Amino acid sequence: MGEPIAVGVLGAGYVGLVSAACFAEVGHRVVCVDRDERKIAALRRGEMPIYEAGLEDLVRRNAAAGRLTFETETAAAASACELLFVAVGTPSLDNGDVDMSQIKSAMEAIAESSADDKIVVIKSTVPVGTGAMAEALLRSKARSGVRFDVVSNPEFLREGSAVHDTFHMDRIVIGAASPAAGERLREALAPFDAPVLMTNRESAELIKYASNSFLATKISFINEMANLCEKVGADIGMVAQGMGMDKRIGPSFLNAGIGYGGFCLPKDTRAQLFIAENVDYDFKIMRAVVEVNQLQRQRFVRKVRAAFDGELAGKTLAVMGLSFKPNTDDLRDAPSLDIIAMLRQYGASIRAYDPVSGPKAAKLLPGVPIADDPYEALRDADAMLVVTEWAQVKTLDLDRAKAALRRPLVFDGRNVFDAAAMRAQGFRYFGIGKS
Ligand SMILES: NC(=O)c1ccc[n+]([C@@H]2O[C@H](COP(=O)([O-])OP(=O)(O)OC[C@H]3O[C@@H](n4cnc5c(N)ncnc54)[C@H](O)[C@@H]3O)[C@@H](O)[C@H]2O)c1
Ligand SMILES: O=c1ccn([C@@H]2O[C@H](COP(=O)(O)OP(=O)(O)O[C@H]3O[C@H](CO)[C@@H](O)[C@H](O)[C@H]3O)[C@@H](O)[C@H]2O)c(=O)[nH]1
Repeated sequence: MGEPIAVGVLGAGYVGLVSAACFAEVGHRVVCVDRDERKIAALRRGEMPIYEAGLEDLVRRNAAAGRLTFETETAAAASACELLFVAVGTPSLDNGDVDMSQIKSAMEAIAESSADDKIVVIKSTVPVGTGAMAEALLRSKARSGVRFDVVSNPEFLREGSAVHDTFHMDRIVIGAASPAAGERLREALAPFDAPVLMTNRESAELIKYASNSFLATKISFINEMANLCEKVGADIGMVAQGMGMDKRIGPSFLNAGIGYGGFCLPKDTRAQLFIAENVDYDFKIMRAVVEVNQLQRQRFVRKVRAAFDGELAGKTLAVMGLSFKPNTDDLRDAPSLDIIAMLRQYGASIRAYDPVSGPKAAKLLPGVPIADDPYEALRDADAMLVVTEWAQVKTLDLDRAKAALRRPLVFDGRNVFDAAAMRAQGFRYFGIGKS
């Protein structure tokens, strides 16, 4: 381990909080700031605002050791820290552009409260040019004699395995205009022992969008292949397996289903399109990727309707899993929300099950009973719809599930069950990309 460094982290969300806890774990002295006072008060009590495996233990242990503190004012980090990581949100605006207001307010607070030189590291996902823009803003507002360098260090962690991902990064990307600032960041991240790519700020910023756009492309591609499989008598599981055995293709991110959701892939693909449009480039593949993803949710609903001869009024459907993927409570752009809204529009009553996101989901889904016992959600339902592949759903006792349901009808949006086995067990079963 190198020497401990004083680092500030602005934003205590999925990225900021996980990064702050992991920086403290490798020995740095960390001040984590969020403008949300309730979040900070909860963190000071040792309560996690998000569900992420291993996080609570890491936060409590490092807070108790005095290496991790929580503050509401940027000044607390600016006065104590040499490196300031910015991990605030960059949500989508209605037109697909990136809402930069949190980034701007973070930069203004840094400029106002810094009395000595700072390296400002942008971890948030931001459009190309943001690093240069932020540096110009900081320098224009700096107190006299204070120098700011802005470095891009995009984050690649996945929700649900964020702590694990941080300690097992595939790569660290550092985009710096100042070599000295880039080197200092490399030293701070050395304990994570990952390959480092040093580049310019613009390339680093684009690497993040390019990576998420490519992952989204893989998903939309395999979903279109699945749709084709259904028409020609092929099985997408076998097709994906056969493709993935080619090392040039690889097996990951070839799970067909109801499309991608979450805080990142949907907004980053939309932003990628917006970035291209701004420079008059027609990014045809990305347009198709985004469209296919939306259609995939609609196709699933169409499949359910067709099985009921188009008549969902008076039917009760049990939706298994609400978060956008397993092992997280995050419901941002979760396919479940869209799918439930469409099914309700067609007159269906919905019951749902999710092992962790129930309390958050209840606020977004008024009128939908949410059970924390899967069999309770299935009781007397006309069909089971698998929307998120939680382990608790994959390992359901199928005899019990069948007994609970009014009809043994299953729509498996994540292909968690084996079609032949389900049929042998007496279910009428519909997967994705199965003939
Ligand atoms: N969630 C992920 O898996 C993930 C992974 C990689 C990159 N990213 C990117 O990282 C960024 C953060 O994502 P997130 O999911 O952690 O967001 P989030 O919404 O969970 O957290 C952002 C936090 O920043 C706080 N905040 C906003 N303005 C602030 C300010 N001026 N000072 C201090 N705190 C402030 C908010 O209160 C919020 O708690 C986004 O750009 C996102 O695209 C996210
Ligand atoms: O084969 C697959 C893989 C994923 N998904 C779906 O794609 C979405 C996103 O999944 P995943 O990428 O695992 O989750 P995120 O936590 O959103 O992580 C992505 O977005 C982050 C934020 O930018 C990046 O840091 C990560 O590298 C990138 O994987 C989820 O709805 C999944 O169900 C599929 O449908 N099929």
